[in-house]
Amino acid sequence: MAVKDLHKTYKGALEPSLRGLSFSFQKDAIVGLLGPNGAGKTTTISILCGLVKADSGQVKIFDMPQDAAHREEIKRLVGVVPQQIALFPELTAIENLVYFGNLYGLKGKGLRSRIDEYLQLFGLEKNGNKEVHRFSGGMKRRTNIIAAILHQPQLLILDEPTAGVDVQSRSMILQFLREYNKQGVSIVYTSHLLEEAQTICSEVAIIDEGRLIVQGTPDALIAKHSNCRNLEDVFLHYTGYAVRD
Ligand SMILES: Nc1ncnc2c1ncn2[C@@H]1O[C@H](COP(=O)(O)OP(=O)(O)OP(=O)(O)O)[C@@H](O)[C@H]1O
Repeated sequence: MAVKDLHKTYKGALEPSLRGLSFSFQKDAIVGLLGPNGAGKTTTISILCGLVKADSGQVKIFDMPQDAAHREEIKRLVGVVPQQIALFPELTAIENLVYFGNLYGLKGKGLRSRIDEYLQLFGLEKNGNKEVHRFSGGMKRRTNIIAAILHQPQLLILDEPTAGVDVQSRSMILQFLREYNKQGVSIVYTSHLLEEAQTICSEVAIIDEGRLIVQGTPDALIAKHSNCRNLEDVFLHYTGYAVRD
């Protein structure tokens, strides 16, 4: 996956959100897209997913440009877990997942058995027939992830998948991401939890004010600075201590 010289200014905004952002990652990586509030992480992810159009620049996913000729292939290969829970609260978990499976052309017994398998994997097997509005934050987050992987993507993009969930759900989600990556699925995710990113990511990109600041493996970035003991130190080294709007 590669982005090159991405620029984006939202309609009516005074400042650009992306100012020439470029980075590229190897297939099979677990990539952490890190940055302070307002750095441009969600904008970048939204462009990668095709939800937001960049003003200029290029995006390549599995070496394919994001054009009309490759749209369907990219949709098949990519799964997206948005920051906001994107489920129908009045529907049960199974009804939600059938709906999302249908969007990817999955149907019938095959879809139901895949839903059952994932409900089991995510510890939700007893709650499949419960309406989602009765779920805890962690249960909603786990269901949201299942909705994004039913079609078995090769690249999974997640925007703060572990934000606002308890330690148990977080641990389960991280364990799942590790295992899923071992099966050959590339993962790109955003987080403000740098300790978590340090343990799970094979590579990180720190962005700020819409530009790439630095990219590398957590170990290499830490080793590069004698005053940095961990990824949080590296992050503060590059982005400073000033609070952001
Ligand atoms: N729809 C929008 N319209 C106008 N400005 C926007 C819009 N979405 C984001 N922005 C602005 O673009 C900049 C980057 O926002 P973005 O959400 O991409 O950052 P982020 O790194 O994901 O931040 P956070 O960590 O707070 O989620 C911010 O200044 C934000 O206010």
